[in-house]
Amino acid sequence: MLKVFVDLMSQPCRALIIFLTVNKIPHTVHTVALRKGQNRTPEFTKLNPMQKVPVMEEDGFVLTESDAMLKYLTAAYSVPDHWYPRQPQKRARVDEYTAWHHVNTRLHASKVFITEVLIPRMTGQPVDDVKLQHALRELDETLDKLETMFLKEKDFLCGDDITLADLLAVCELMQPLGGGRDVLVNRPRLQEWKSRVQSALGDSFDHAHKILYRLKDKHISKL
Ligand SMILES: N[C@@H](CCC(=O)N[C@@H](CS)C(=O)NCC(=O)O)C(=O)O
Repeated sequence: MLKVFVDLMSQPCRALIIFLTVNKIPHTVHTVALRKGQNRTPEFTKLNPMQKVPVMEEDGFVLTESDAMLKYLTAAYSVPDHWYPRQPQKRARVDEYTAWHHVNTRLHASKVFITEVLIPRMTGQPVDDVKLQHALRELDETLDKLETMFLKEKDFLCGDDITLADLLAVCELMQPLGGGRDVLVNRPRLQEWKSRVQSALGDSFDHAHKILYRLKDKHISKL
């Protein structure tokens, strides 16, 4: 049986859980609470010396990168081709995005969340506005590129149907919502894209984001 080790506050963990749910792939969920340091226990460190989630394990085969896990699952299980098309050029488009994703969408949306939510919570200090404005500018450049280089006039980032690229991207762009910030507020084309992604994912989307919605409500009630 496939086992996944996740914390749903983590963007790539949500992408993995949504993918498994939508594609009805049997799995067991093992929660690793990052806020309690459960990723630094000796047992977990043995599984993933990088002490990060998600981790996937199947019959002794361990994988530690969400991108690799999602691609593995499309090969190991029978899932619709649109997620990671076999046609070489279509597949290369998804690979093009996923290679770019980690140092652009993920890096910049995470920085906004870390600056606005995590650091103030951990240190008790107010938000550093200079750092936040800088992070928002960097994210804005990434959103420009998402629109002009990937989405263009299409329905999804890599074509006419949802792929792993859309799934990874949407989970990252949701993260700043934990601090009450909708990063797509002035981006109608990306908002429409997000709605299409959300309807393609069905209930699994809101289900995986429940913990983030709770954090957002807590954040807003403190203002
Ligand atoms: N590139 C990895 C990123 C994994 C990652 O950075 N996970 C974060 C949560 S989103 C984590 O476990 N952080 C714990 C830590 O660094 O202590 C992936 O996509 O799977």
